[in-house]
Amino acid sequence: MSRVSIDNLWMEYGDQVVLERICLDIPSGEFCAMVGPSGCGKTTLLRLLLSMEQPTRGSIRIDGQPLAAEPGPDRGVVFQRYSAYAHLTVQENVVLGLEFARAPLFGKLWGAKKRQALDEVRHVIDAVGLDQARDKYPGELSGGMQQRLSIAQALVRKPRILLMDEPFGALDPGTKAQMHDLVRALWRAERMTVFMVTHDIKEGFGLSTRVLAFDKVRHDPDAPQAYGATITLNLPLDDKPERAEIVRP
Ligand SMILES: Nc1ncnc2c1ncn2[C@@H]1O[C@H](COP(=O)(O)OP(=O)(O)OP(=O)(O)O)[C@@H](O)[C@H]1O
Repeated sequence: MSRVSIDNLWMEYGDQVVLERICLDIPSGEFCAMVGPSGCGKTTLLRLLLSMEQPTRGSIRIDGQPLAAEPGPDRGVVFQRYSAYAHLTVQENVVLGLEFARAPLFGKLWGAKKRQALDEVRHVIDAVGLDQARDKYPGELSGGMQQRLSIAQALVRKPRILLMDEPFGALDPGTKAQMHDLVRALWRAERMTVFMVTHDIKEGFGLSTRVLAFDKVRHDPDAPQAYGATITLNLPLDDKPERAEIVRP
């Protein structure tokens, strides 16, 4: 279970209000697409959900519990830019995620624990379709394969919540379509709650169960930083569009 509840969240950097009055209640297992103009704070909200930053005001809860202050294995992340070590193979890169989680002091597992980790890693590498490439280095992979590796790195720790920041933005249309199928299948199999930032509206509507649109509803021409973006549309795609919650200025 991983219900995400956000209560009156604000995020400010100095005198710049980036996000204001964010209220959300996302049932466990939803796939949320986050859309909105550049700079309106979508990545900032992902960083808050990861505990990479703390909100200025308001709270985030998962299943009723306040979010842990530090990033944890319950939340995985996939960025647009790949985050693999160039000198490690696909398998070694994925193992590393488990080693850091399970042996935080030395970052290394041995014996039975290492064998168990390798089993889990093999399973994830197969699931993302990189079984033929497990001994290759990131530099030897295509863009789509590198993105599969990023997804494997996030999934190996079995996150309850998967956060993705424009994960397919750099991929060609064919590879993108393949990655959409893969992510939908993994989401269904793992029953994660997913938040995905995208600039591609078609992708957002095609993949998700809910679209969240961000924008500013208040403007001060003399002080453009005074107001932040909020959620202007919270649209569950199973429901009819006219039932969407629309915030007006
Ligand atoms: N660490 C930081 N310190 C100061 N300002 C920041 C910081 N991080 C983000 N910002 C500002 O917050 C605003 C929102 O940035 P954010 O990256 O969340 O937007 P975004 O909606 O994800 O944009 P894009 O769609 O272009 O990726 C921007 O004005 C940015 O400059």
